[in-house]
Amino acid sequence: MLNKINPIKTKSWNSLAEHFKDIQHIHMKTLFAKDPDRFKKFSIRFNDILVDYSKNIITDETLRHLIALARETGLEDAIEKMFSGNAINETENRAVLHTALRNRENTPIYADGKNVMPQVNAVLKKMEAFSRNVISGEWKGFSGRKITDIVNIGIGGSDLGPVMVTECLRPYAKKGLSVHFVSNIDGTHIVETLKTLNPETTLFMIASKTFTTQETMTNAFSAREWFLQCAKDHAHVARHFVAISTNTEKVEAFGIHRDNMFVFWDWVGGRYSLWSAIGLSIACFIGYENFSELLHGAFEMDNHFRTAPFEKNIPVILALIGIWYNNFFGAQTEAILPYDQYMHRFPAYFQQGNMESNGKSTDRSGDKVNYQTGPVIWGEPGTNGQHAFYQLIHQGTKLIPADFLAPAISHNPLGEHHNILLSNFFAQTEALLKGKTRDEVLEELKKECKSDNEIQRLAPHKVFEGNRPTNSILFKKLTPTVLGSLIALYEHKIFVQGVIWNIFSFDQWGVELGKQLAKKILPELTDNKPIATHDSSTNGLINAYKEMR
Ligand SMILES: O=P(O)(O)OC[C@H]1O[C@H](O)[C@@H](O)[C@@H](O)[C@@H]1O
Repeated sequence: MLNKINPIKTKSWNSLAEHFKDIQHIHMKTLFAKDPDRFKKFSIRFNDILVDYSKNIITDETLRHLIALARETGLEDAIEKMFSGNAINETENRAVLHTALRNRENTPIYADGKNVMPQVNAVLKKMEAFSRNVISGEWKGFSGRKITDIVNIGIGGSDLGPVMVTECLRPYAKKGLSVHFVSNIDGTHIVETLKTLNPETTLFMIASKTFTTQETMTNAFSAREWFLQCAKDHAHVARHFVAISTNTEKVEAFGIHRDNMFVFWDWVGGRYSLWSAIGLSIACFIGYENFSELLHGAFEMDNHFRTAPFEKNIPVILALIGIWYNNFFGAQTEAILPYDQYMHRFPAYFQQGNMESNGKSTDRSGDKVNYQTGPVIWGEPGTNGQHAFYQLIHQGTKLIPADFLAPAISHNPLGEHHNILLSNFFAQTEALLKGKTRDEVLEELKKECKSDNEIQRLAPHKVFEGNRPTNSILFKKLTPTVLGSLIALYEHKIFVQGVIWNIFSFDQWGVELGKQLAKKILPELTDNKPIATHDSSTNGLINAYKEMR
């Protein structure tokens, strides 16, 4: 069990509130001018990753208070409890052991008194053999042809991880095999995906922890129908459908044989499951060796998180800085801005990772919180974002702390492209830090030979306050290992924040109500009779829908 400390009642929260009064009007430029060692002091190197957090509105004192807050709210204890299989997901009475899935040292880890590692290893072995057979062509479709296309059908945590990782690691793709992802219940998603595919060479992976999710099951049935229109014989389903789930009964009821089922366990949260059998599409796409490297990268970050002192602990530091802006500066959102086209789904992945984990307003004692919890997460790859929403980050009225991520080496070194990309990466955080003063603007306008009137009129619009916080995460190359470490870094950041905010980060009751109501509404849509059972807006909309269709 985790403790139930209200963070705002701690001594360190008080100290932070006092300290905030002093620091809120200090410009980061002053902090940099005062301390030539600021970058050295506020950056951490971890393997091939450099995390620079010096461009934040923080001082040594800020970090001291924040680290004290982590200690006072029992972070050390919580970390140990998570890694050692304590049932810290208390509302579902489950351990939280995604770290066991990548425990490459294979030390025993116990959940409910049972070492989970033998089952973890057995599933990994099965994934290894299966992915090898699919890639080599040994696994054949019903007509004897090699599989050319994998369609992963899943949603939320059973979709976003594999989508994000397969996109990030496209340079490692094995020849002759494509992956596709169908998640949306909108028929368009599956219809458009299947349009170009051949049932004889297509393998479906039905990925669902519960195997009851409406979207996934509906898509799975439609996929089976599409397949059988060509294959005719039900016996052929076995060569073209595998399941990834914790629910053996439901998988068998769907008609997938146990042999074609890859299991995982209730101690793996959906949004933390790409390391489990849910990663099967990843293993088939990039090969098991690369999948194993991904696990290794995460394992190394796990060790860092578990053992590094808080002062030099990357997930802890980034989490604390996030809390500083969220709870003291009143920032509502955080942007994740990867300067790497392959990472284009990385922000979307952590939208679920973060917002489903920490979008809670009830604390661990069951009381309503009286402070802010999880931020809104959003982002797009640079430089596209620069030409879309950066205007607001630079000159808007909102404070938007942003993480900038970039590789030093591109998988596609093409002319000057990468230097141009990285010049933008460096320039943006510099601009957000420095801004542009009125004097600098006046100087510039004078050089442009503008009239005095014109200069006075334009100057206020061209001033940038700067002092906008950023973290820069520069890594050598987007390899499976580096990606594994980066994902684990953000996972642990979310965990640290949840611990400090005194909330349960591993349940997701908030997604239930909409599902329940949709189930009630569905039968009401089958005929054309007007409905009067809801509020007037919902009735009005349903009735208009019935009229329009
Ligand atoms: O894997 P499943 O069981 O199909 O769930 C898919 C998704 O459903 C809900 O939206 C939530 O519970 C998510 O956390 C989960 O990832």
